[in-house]
Amino acid sequence: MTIASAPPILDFSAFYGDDEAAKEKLINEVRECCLHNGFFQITGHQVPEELQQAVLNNIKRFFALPQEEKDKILKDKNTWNRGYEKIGSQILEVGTAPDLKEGLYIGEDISKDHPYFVHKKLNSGPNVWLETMPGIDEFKAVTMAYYQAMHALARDVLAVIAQTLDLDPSYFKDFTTDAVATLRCLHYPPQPADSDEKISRGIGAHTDFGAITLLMQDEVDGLQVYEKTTNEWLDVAPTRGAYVVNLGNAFMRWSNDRYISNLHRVINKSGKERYSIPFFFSGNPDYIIECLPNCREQGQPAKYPPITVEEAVKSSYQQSYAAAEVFKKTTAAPVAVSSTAIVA
Ligand SMILES: O=C(O)CCC(=O)C(=O)O
Ligand SMILES: [Fe+2]
Repeated sequence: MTIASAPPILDFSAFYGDDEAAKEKLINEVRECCLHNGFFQITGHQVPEELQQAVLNNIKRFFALPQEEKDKILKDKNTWNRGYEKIGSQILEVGTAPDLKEGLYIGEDISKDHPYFVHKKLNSGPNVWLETMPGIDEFKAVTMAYYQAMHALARDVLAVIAQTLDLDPSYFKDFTTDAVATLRCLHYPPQPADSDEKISRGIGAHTDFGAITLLMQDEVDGLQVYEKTTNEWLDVAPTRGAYVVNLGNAFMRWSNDRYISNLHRVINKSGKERYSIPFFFSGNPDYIIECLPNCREQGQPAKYPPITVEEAVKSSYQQSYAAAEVFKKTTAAPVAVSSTAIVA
């Protein structure tokens, strides 16, 4: 595995088998990636390819609807991160134009009498569906089946990450119980051929906020990961069926900055429509994260005080929001900014 290369593709099937040497190899590879830039890719997981394709087909149908239909479920009509976000709603990189992407946010369907909703826990509330969309029942069934499959995969990936720190595979059990997570379905139209590459972004350079992200890309490239050793942006070419896995800011803090939450961005220069579906796993909002075992030398203090998952993720939101505010005050944005909600 060379260092300055796009995230390696690891065969995750070893996790489900009983070949101890293969398991050990997987754990070692994942550890190396977590230490380097917190990015790797996996094949050999247990998410059925038919389910992956079904969810992609369904979100393509959604994004193909007329703008005024999609606008009926705008995300800024609620405070719990559900619904549709128009093109140009986010700026994730200071000094760039608003992101050329539209999104649909789906999560656990939390009723209004659930304690998470009553206590306004992180991103918790009912899903917002476009009930008039043709085939909406299939759309709901497929996206929610996929959402649950992503929770299961997140738990499995965390079991491997636990072992990279010489912890029991079940170490993250309480953290993953009653966890909050968001499925963000994304569509990036092709960037205009004459767009200024210095400021035009599908999604500006950012790090993710939660614990881990599991990203499925369709067939069109555009995702790039920053490589600090060579100061380059490396393309992450889509591999059919694979997941790009990356650690978020909350995990980096939890690991005392031993494991990395790394910059990445999307620029869609392919001339084609690009679709991707990241799943952001935050964890149980009340779980307290404090320096994980084996993440500091003996006698070395923890860099950060204990904090809940909810506080950790919200502090990333606030920093990102502040960055977007600075941009809007100092630049005449070429695309109207309709929402200031920042979610990554
Ligand atoms: O679309 C992609 O490939 C990346 C999306 C991403 O980084 C994000 O939504 O945080
Ligand atoms: Fe991201």
